[in-house]
Amino acid sequence: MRFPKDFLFGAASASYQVEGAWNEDGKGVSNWDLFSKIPGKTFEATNGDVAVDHYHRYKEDVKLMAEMGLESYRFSVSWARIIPDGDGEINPKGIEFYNNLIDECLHYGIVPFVTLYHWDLPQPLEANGGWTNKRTTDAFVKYANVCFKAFGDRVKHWITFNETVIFCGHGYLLGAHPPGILSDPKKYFQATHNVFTAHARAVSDYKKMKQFGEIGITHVFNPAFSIDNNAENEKATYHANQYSTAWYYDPILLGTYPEYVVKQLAEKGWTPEWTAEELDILKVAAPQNDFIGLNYYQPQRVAKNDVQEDSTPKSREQSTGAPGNASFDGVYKTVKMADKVYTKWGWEISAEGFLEGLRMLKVAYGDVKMYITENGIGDEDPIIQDEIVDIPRIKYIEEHLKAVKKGILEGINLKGYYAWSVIDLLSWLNGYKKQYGFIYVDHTNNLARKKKLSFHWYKQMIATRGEEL
Ligand SMILES: C[C@@]1(C(=O)O)OC[C@H]2O[C@@H](O)[C@H](O)[C@@H](O)[C@H]2O1
Repeated sequence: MRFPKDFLFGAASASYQVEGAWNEDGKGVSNWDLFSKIPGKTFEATNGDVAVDHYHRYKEDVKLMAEMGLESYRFSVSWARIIPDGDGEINPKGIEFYNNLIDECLHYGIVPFVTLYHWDLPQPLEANGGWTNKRTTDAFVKYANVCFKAFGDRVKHWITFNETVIFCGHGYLLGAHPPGILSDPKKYFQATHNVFTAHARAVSDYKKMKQFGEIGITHVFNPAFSIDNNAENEKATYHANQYSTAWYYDPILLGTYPEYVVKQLAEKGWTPEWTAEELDILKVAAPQNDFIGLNYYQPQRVAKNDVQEDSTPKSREQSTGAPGNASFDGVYKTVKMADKVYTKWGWEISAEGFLEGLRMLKVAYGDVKMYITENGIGDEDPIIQDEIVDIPRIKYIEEHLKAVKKGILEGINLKGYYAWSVIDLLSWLNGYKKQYGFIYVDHTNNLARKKKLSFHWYKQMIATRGEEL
């Protein structure tokens, strides 16, 4: 079977991780421009000042995407390029850059799929409480409207936020992302609520504009499975799915928060400051969402956390997504299992877990349209006789696309797949060592681009619409 003709084969990037030009053409300072320069926060003190210079080389990069036959390019807009101080004047040079990038994609018939927020917040807003401050919510809605008006004649696919659980969790619980706060659940839950209301207001504003595109949000998708059928571990797994999936997907798709979590937040004094008007906005916007974006890399294998150890990470490494940590509330822990397969960075490889999780989402949220907005393997790609022979990436994507195909055959409403990432780029906490791209970037040779083995494989796969999978 070939993938349906309206299924989009794409690949993704994010502004801070690819663009560079951190202080050019009127761009404001973002939280990551500062945070990445705090000693110890990033791998080998890497940062996005230059990244892979997509800002200056986007024409070359989009040409390579076209050569690959890429049908859609998911990229994010740097808020601080559009409104340098976050909620003040518009920067025309910022508008110009993204107009050029969008036009370059359309020149080759590549569908632009635009993320408004992929973690880089204008620093003045971060300095003023970031996502715990409702001023940021208002500022985001203004910024989103600026983008809809500037690009909405050509951009018909919008994602408001990328992985809220990561920038809020790492920002307010693990201290591994800006603003670097450790173990503050009250702030963490407040920040997530302010993001969800920002999303809901932007969705409603977008619909009122009648630009007749589609809008949604992208969440991490890492379904929790118990390590065995022990009742305590099953209970811990339910808890994990409530806090890492239901808390994120319910307010967006159902318009209400999961009762299980709301009750516990009240008991612990972590309930966000929310108003009836805000809760109503979530309800009104829920049916207006056109899709949900899923970033899947791995499931989580869960057991009851038997030791009330301090779950705050001692180092950066403990915030890079590998199993083996206790949850922030100490209730459960993720476990590495002997019979599973892991990447060099300790992430489980499980296409089975992916399909099992998709089935769970269909049961919980019905026929909602889904895009896989990120999926890929972070690896140190072998170079053999000057060729980048990234066979593990081919194998990983092949297995996961097979799972997507099976999901479609079972009636799961999957409409696109975006590999992470189109090109090797900066990994927030892993520098340039952890490669994800189809295109290699040579940091020893002026960031020269080179097609990997997977570039040719993905090209062939798209051309045949996955018939051989
Ligand atoms: C932590 C890490 C990684 O570097 O491995 O996970 C996979 C991927 O997720 C994306 O949302 C991030 O923007 C991107 O940088 C990657 O980040």
